[in-house]
Amino acid sequence: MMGPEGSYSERAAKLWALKNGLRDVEFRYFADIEDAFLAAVKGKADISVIPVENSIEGSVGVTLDLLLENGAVIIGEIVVKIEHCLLSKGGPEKIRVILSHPQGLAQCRHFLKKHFPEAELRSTGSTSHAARLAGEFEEMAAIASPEAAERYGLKILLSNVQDRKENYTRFLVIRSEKKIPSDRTQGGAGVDMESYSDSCMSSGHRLHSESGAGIERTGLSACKTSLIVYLEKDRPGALYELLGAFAKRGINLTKIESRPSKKELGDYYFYIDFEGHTGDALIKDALEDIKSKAGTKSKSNALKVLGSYPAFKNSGSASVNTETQETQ
Ligand SMILES: O=C(O)C(=O)Cc1ccccc1
Repeated sequence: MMGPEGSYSERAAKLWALKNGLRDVEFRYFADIEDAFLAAVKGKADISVIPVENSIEGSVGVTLDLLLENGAVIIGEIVVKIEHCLLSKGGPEKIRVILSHPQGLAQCRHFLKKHFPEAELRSTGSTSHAARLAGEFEEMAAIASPEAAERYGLKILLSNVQDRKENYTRFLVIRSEKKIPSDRTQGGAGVDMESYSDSCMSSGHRLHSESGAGIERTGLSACKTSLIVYLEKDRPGALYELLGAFAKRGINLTKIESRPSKKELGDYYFYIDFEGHTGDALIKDALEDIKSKAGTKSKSNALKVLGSYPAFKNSGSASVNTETQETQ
């Protein structure tokens, strides 16, 4: 996950481990999203937990690019409620520089403009890194979590400073698409994430009930699948046909988003999340249909299925914070 200690990614990773009954997990911290993502791809970690979208600021572009460019499989997702605080060593009158992850600064844009119009805003690799730095210099403040305040001995000057009270970030749990022994699995101590990602099948198709490798889960689990598709540029009705492949089979989309292909202006990849599992006959059929509609320009990337995984369920209240999740 992104580090150092006290990041929202750390909270997400710990909650996900807890919810999935993973015991004896060793947590490793990386400087930013890219390093944390590549840790799983390159076998420095069994799995990585990476922010992908936020309810105020939208998608995390670097994560979408990394999903396209690397051999990663999505095996899970978790949604975390984000309550940013303004943290500093000294009082508010001393603040000249405010630090945070770009997502943190963007989620508090109006607050910062209104209350600190003169402050210099500086981005860091994570909110926790911002807090660690703010612990060293009195003229610096950080937008970060209450855990980060505690960890780096900072005062919470203000709580809930994001522009909207309701603020949620969705994190993806990924592993390498290759079966590579990670630092941890060498010697047999690791977690078998290969079989974990295959364990989710949508309701009505397969009842999963499994234990082993530290994972124990029973019952019907609603699944989601994520994919990236590239369509030929400027073909009338191409996107309409793609969406039709889902609509005519009654498959519910949970997200659709375009991302520049970076080849030329107006050329896009489409990222789509939908309900169902690649093992379902209906989904298999839809994917065959989509494959026949996808672009030919860059064959290897015409259709990339990123994985099927249990859809996040917030048991009970809409609020997902550490307190409620830790008792689940
Ligand atoms: O920097 C962090 O703490 C992260 O985990 C990324 C992030 C930043 C701001 C809101 C949610 C996640």
